[in-house]
Amino acid sequence: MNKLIAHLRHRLVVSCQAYPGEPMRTPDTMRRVALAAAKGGAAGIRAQGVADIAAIREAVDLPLIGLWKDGDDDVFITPTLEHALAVARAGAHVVALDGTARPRPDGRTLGDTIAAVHELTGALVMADCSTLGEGIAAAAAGADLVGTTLSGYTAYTSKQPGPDLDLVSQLATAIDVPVIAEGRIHTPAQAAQALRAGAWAVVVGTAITHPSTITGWFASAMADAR
Ligand SMILES: CC(=O)N[C@H](C=O)[C@@H](O)[C@H](O)[C@H](O)COP(=O)(O)O
Repeated sequence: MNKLIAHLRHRLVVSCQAYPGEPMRTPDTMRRVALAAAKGGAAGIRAQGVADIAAIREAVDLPLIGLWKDGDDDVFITPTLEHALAVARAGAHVVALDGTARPRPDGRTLGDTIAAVHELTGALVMADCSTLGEGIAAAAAGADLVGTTLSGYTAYTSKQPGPDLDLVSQLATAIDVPVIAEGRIHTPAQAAQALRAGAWAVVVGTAITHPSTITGWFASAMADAR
């Protein structure tokens, strides 16, 4: 088995992302957030955008899953091969990309894209999926990791308040490729449940690295109690 994948087994990956227009959206801030996550015991980092990826790769000695969110179309996570190559060149060990069956802006298939990333960069590929069928197809297309990242974020899946642990367990039973639980994991107990559901590793973003959202959780709970 690949050493990086073995390293991530049953461990926590922290997603360090800020969104357009937000106060923390600078590569130096995300670098510092990633360093803080590493100090807390993260086994890997997930980061968005070539500048953040490059800054984090230089500062943090952990496996780095990179992506590039671009566009308002359905397929926005590392939508084309060009995006994927840029993410790998910026220093990501793993390129996370849209793993659905929806048409990609460059007209390539998922399988072609994965093969080209492997051939041209040597990086691993994480396919961000939203359904069991997509995960099975992504594994067959050569993905090294399959994530539940997009469950609740495609037009044909519904967004539960918590993580989609049913999808984690269905995928873990159906495919040999390691399954990464990602999306709306907001508590340590949910992260542990994801492992029990069969996840190889767990990605947590918002609940660790997005202070505006976390502040909102507290503020609205207090508003309800007033
Ligand atoms: C759907 C989509 O665009 N997900 C993105 C993928 O990188 C990020 O916005 C999420 O923060 C990440 O998946 C981690 O999830 P959560 O922040 O819920 O722990």
